[in-house]
Amino acid sequence: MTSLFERLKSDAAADWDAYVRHPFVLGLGDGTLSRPSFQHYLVQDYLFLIEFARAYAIGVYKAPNALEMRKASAGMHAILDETSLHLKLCAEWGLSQEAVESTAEARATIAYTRFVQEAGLRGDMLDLVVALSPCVVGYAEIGTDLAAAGTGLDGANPYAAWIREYAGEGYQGVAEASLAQIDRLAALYLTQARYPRLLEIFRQAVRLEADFWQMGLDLAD
Ligand SMILES: Cc1ncc(C[n+]2csc(CCO)c2C)c(N)n1
Repeated sequence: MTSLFERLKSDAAADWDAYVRHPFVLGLGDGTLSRPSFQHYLVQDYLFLIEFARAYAIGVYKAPNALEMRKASAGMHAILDETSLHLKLCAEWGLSQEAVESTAEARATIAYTRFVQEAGLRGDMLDLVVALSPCVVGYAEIGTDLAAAGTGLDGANPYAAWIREYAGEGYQGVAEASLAQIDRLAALYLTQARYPRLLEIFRQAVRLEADFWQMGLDLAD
């Protein structure tokens, strides 16, 4: 049987492609993305991750059993740990933790994170993990694609470390665990009647991911 994620991705194929093949992503892949765009993205991504960790905390609350509660809690901690990578890079550019934390959230950051949190607050844990999935699984797909593309891991590409991080075994394992989590929750909660609403949550989250790349490209606030 096709997994719920594969079904959602195939039913939102045009939006998914616009996200994973966004000009920002192509610029990471061939190294042509401007440094200010990447820096603007990374500072906003730090703010994004803090709110994303909060979305996992909603998952801890909404978990239907102790296994899912532990997994959501581990996810929250993993995201908080991921932020130290961002802070390290920002520090190399002369931006302190205080400077990053006092940066205002861009509208694209607010829109995406609050959308995901609200999907979890309003619904159950299946709604929440569907809203989270474009982020977690999409970055694994992007990492793999860019690493395979030739210029991605080239020593001359300034973004090779970023690509290596998401193409690496560690992160690929995180994405696989997330697919398994969606399938466990689908087994508990999915009905045919719920599918259209889940697809709508998924599609909007994918579009908000693409907007997040665009915010980086445009240096939008
Ligand atoms: C806009 C945006 N979307 C997705 C990710 C990737 N990401 C977010 S949480 C998470 C799980 C880590 O445990 C991963 C990989 C990001 N950093 N920024």
